Amino acid sequence: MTILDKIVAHKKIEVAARKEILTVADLQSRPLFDKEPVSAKAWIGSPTKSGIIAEFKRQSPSKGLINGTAKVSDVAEGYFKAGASAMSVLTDQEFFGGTVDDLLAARSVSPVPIIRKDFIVDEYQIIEAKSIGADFILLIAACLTPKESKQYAAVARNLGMQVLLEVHNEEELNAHVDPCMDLIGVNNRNLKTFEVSIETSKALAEKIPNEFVKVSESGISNIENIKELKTYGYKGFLIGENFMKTENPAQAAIDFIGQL
Ligand SMILES: O=P(O)(O)OC[C@@H](O)[C@@H](O)c1c[nH]c2ccccc12
Repeated sequence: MTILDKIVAHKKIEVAARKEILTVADLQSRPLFDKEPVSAKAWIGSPTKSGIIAEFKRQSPSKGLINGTAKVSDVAEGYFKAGASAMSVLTDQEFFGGTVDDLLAARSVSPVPIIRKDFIVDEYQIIEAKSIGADFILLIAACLTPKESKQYAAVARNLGMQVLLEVHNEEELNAHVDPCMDLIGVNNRNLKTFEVSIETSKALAEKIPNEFVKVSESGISNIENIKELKTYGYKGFLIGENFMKTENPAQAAIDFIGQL
């Protein structure tokens, strides 16, 4: 059993329990459910913006504890002021130490498009994402069937949210890509082995159809990475650890984006 299998198995149990506590109707009656989502595609694809998707991540299965003290609202405000094009908030508690309240806290201080970063295995989580003010969602090809990815993308689109499809190889890309998706993210980290290589993004770039905004995810730690990835057509750059491992993630983002 890979870590990804474990996460997905745990997630299904967790979602079943959440549904018992909070019905879909409860989610739909939350005030943020009616908020008009901001276009991630527009913010991340804009030539006048940084393209940086700055992530709030306390811990991860591959790195253990990354930052146990940073306050999400301070970081979210700082990422916005730093000029991030979007923010990613991990909402998985068991493996990443995040919560839906983290996303709510980020939402209350930041106008940038926010992605709910979680392992979506049920439509309920998409409605929940809308109810906490997320603008776009992550669908991970490695933990879904192509049918599920397409179905979930349609659910998100019907709610006005955009979709970032995460792939790690050409097979996943070809099987899962769908017109209801908006951005394609290439994860440089293999979620099964945790190996990280920017080469993954370079190799897959030309396979991604041009109507999608291309995003490179994970293991980005310097400006040279970004400059190089831009030459391959990448517009979005998802950065977590490089900011979160510092004592002041917001300042790290300001320093980094300032050099672009
Ligand atoms: O911390 P990094 O190496 O900058 O990576 C960020 C982001 O890409 C990573 O957190 C991530 C990419 N896809 C995911 C799926 C689930 C959880 C986390 C992720």
